[in-house]
Amino acid sequence: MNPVKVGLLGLGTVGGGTANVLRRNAGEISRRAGRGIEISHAAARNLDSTKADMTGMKLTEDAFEVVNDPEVAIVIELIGGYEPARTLVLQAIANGKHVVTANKALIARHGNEIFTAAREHGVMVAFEAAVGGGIPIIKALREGLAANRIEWLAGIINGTGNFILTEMRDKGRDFADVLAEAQALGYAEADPTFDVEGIDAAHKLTILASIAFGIPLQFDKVYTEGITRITREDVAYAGELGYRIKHLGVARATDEGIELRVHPTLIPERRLIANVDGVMNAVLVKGDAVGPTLYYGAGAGAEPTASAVIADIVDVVRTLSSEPATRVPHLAFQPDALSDKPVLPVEAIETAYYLRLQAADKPGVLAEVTRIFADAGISIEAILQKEPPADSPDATVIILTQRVRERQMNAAIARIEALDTISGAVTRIRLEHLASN
Ligand SMILES: NC(=O)c1ccc[n+]([C@@H]2O[C@H](COP(=O)([O-])OP(=O)(O)OC[C@H]3O[C@@H](n4cnc5c(N)ncnc54)[C@H](O)[C@@H]3O)[C@@H](O)[C@H]2O)c1
Ligand SMILES: N[C@@H](CCO)C(=O)O
Ligand code: NA
Repeated sequence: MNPVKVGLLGLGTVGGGTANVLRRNAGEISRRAGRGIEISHAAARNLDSTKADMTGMKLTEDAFEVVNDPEVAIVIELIGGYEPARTLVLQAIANGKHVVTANKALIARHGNEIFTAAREHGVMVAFEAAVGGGIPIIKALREGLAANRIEWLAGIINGTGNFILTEMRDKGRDFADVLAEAQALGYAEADPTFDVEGIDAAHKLTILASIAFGIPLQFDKVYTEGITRITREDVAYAGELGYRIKHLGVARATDEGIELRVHPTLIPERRLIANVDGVMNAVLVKGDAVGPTLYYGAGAGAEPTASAVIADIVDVVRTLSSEPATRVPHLAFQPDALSDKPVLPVEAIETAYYLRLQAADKPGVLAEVTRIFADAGISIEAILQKEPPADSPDATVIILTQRVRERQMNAAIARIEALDTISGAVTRIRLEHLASN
């Protein structure tokens, strides 16, 4: 049989990695797919500066030429961003082509529209590389866990952010320095604020939550907090108490709705996921039947991401002749069976907390603070008090609480901040035990 002709949009980190791995492992890949796979047409800006091996490809700087090429059966979108990626993908679908993309921003924001168009035209849109890089997390969640009611999932799903937090903790390096290195390694988004402000993780969480709970993609409802305000002090205090600070995406189904949140989080250091370092990602998924499962691997980088892109190409090639209605649905659940369970506002989430406050070094101050918690029905798990340094009248007090509604915690913090004996704002970092129940 003739090889399947593939059109590649973007020859950067992931596009270059995809071209290289497809060429290097052509034999193994075609033995799996049942056919050869050939990148026949590729588009990129500034072709002269592209480092990928482009031998045998027709090249253009106009991505629409690839999308409109009648020979191309599958379009691989590796440009990134919302536009022109959205228009290109919709045009490819309208032309009857299948699409593989690594673009989580595109799927999180425009996936509902894209999947509807794909169904109308009987084509597949595959996006394994969009979440967790090379980890086959979409496949695992969508197919491997199909028997389960998913209770919650929690993931380290941004490689750049995890690389920064790890280097800051282990080597005491500066934030800006480590970010520059992550950019040089090709991990970071075109706009790196997407990585450090949690937007990239929120895109990925949106996708995971839809597949886990069978809800429409709702990126604008994700509560999102980045890592830019994490201090070395908090990392050290968390360590003294037996915790690591990780940037987590958390999705949890409760009786009232779905929690969708991205924020720095203390995790007990004995948990496997607390020890996922550098550019590695991990997603912990709790199903009611299977219990907790953990998926781990490189979350970014040229070849790990290419691994997922090519797995999607192989999947598409294998099902080219299948009936569209018998394929695995894009978001795991049949499109007419999605749930309208609401995404909860952040005030309604429930979590434990790490709090750091600056308290006057006088008798009775801690009693005032603990009284406020008692009044609010908030249980304290641990207290750590640090003597004031020579140049400060204030002692640092760290408090770990048990789980409580965010709304109740906001009210308690407001009362604490109003005390004369407390200076400045209370620092709050959420804490998850991620125990198996
Ligand atoms: N880098 C990673 O580790 C990684 C991992 C997972 C997913 N992703 C996603 O993969 C996608 C690509 O990321 P990347 O890191 O390879 O980006 P990159 O910046 O390295 O490459 C982008 C490529 O797209 C080309 N391009 C940009 N605009 C274009 C246009 N209008 N027409 C034609 N070509 C155009 C550029 O010339 C370049 O070749 C993004 O959606 C990103 O979020 C990246
Ligand atoms: N910028 C992303 C790329 C992988 O999606 C990250 O650092 O995780
Ligand atoms: Na993946």
